[in-house]
Amino acid sequence: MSAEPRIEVHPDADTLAHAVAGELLDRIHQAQASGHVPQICLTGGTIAEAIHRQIAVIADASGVDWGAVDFWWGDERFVSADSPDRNEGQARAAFLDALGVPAHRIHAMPSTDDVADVDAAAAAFEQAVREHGSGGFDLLMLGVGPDAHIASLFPHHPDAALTDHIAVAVHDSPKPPPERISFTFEALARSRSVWFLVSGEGKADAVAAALADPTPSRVDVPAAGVRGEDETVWFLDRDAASRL
Ligand SMILES: O=C1O[C@H](COP(=O)(O)O)[C@@H](O)[C@H](O)[C@H]1O
Repeated sequence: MSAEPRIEVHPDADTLAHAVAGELLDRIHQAQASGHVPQICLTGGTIAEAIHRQIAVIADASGVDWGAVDFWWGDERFVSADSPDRNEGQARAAFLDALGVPAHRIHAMPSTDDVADVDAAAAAFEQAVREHGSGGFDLLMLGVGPDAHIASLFPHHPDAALTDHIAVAVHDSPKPPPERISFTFEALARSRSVWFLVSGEGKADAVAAALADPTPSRVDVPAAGVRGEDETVWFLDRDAASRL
């Protein structure tokens, strides 16, 4: 079962970031109140960074227990741990470190400091997910590229086609850096809520393609290839929604 997309349009990127950050903290708080440790999958990218900064601003008033939420990423760039390209580093700098999220709650994908090559890194990460218990994500957030890629699953890229795996090593990524690790389509689809986060006119064609009827193939338009089990929401600013 997968939920039909719902579209929420905000006037601009700042308003979008504010709304998504508030809604995310509400969801985490609600899950914790019901005795559950929420599994939250973060994304990299420009609007994600704005959301992460906003989380730090409103965190104190949220009632969230930052020791009782697990954080993951949909993809990671296979570079050194201190590279500014790391999605993990971006989220740490924006909110995770300042809020004191304990190390055992941060499930970063390996860096080149941890594992020699990207294939071994993806395999090691997949094993780590299995050991944690892969019950899926409560909430998966996905940025979308101008080419409609999500995580590191790019249109017509052979590595995006991998099935029967949780994680895939991506070689020759069309967007630098060239080596990446990504959750597969199958693993991303094991999410109760999926939120797409998109801002800017440069993404308007990708948004329109992903939401076209009939739904395009995920090979052509990866952003059309994932829906939540309970909820699929496209959080857009007006520019990103301009070709719907
Ligand atoms: O490379 C990536 O790109 C996308 C979108 O990034 P943006 O800068 O165009 O907003 C991101 O969602 C993904 O996690 C990341 O690795």
